[in-house]
Amino acid sequence: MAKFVRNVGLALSGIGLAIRTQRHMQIHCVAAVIVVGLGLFLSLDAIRWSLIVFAIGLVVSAELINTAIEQAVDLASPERHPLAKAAKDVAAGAVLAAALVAITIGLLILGPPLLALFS
Ligand SMILES: Nc1ncnc2c1ncn2[C@@H]1O[C@H](COP(=O)(O)OP(=O)(O)OP(=O)(O)O)[C@@H](O)[C@H]1O
Repeated sequence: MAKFVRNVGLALSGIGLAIRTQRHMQIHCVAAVIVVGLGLFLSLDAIRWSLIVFAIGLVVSAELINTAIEQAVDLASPERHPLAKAAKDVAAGAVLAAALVAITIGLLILGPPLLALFS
């Protein structure tokens, strides 16, 4: 049990490190706060909240994995190397794919009620 608590603490400190040091992670967090605020404002139902939470988790997880890959690549290959480039570019592609899914979910869920509100 003590080991589990310690591992959760280490994982949380990893998330904190990524938030403190990665500009893209900070942008994702600001976007998540805005989306959650809009969701509260619009009183979304449980199914829509589930999709929003899934989208936020997907993007944050992808960014965390991308950050881990970037750090590992910088450690393993400080010099330029085609495989280092491939690893970083593919990892960045995962974040882009996750972000596109999240934007689509956000537009589908928040778009219609916001349009109705302001039209
Ligand atoms: N060791 C390397 N060898 C070859 N290409 C690299 C290497 N490091 C980075 N690159 C290329 O430069 C791009 C930017 O890498 P960088 O490490 O600056 O990450 P980043 O996308 O700017 O992320 P961050 O802003 O979080 O540091 C990579 O996507 C890759 O194409």
